[in-house]
Amino acid sequence: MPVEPLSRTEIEARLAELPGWTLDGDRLTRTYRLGSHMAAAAMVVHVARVQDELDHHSDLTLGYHTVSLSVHTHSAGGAVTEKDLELARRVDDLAPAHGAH
Ligand SMILES: C[C@H](O)[C@H](O)[C@H]1CNC2=NC(N)=NC(=O)C2=N1
Repeated sequence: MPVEPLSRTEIEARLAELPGWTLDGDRLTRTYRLGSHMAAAAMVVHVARVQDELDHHSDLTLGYHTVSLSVHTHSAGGAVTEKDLELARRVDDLAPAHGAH
């Protein structure tokens, strides 16, 4: 399925539904904070599973009580697409179960 780059205006409008996510250059980014290192590591594994399910893989970083994502679409020349917004929404959906905010 070809994915088209979204305009900056479209991305900013859609980000209203994804509080905490920001457009940083041509990537969607968010850092979640968690209560412990192992809670953060478990969330990384969960996100990795969703990335495989969607066949869409962001940069995913385990920090000190943090999980950070940086999302764009390689096959659209590195632009932000619908697939990035879908991944962001799926990660937001699973975050509360990990105590992430
Ligand atoms: C063959 C496979 O569908 C592609 O390589 C997928 C995998 N995951 C991907 N992830 C991201 N972020 N961008 C892509 O263009 C992409 N392409």
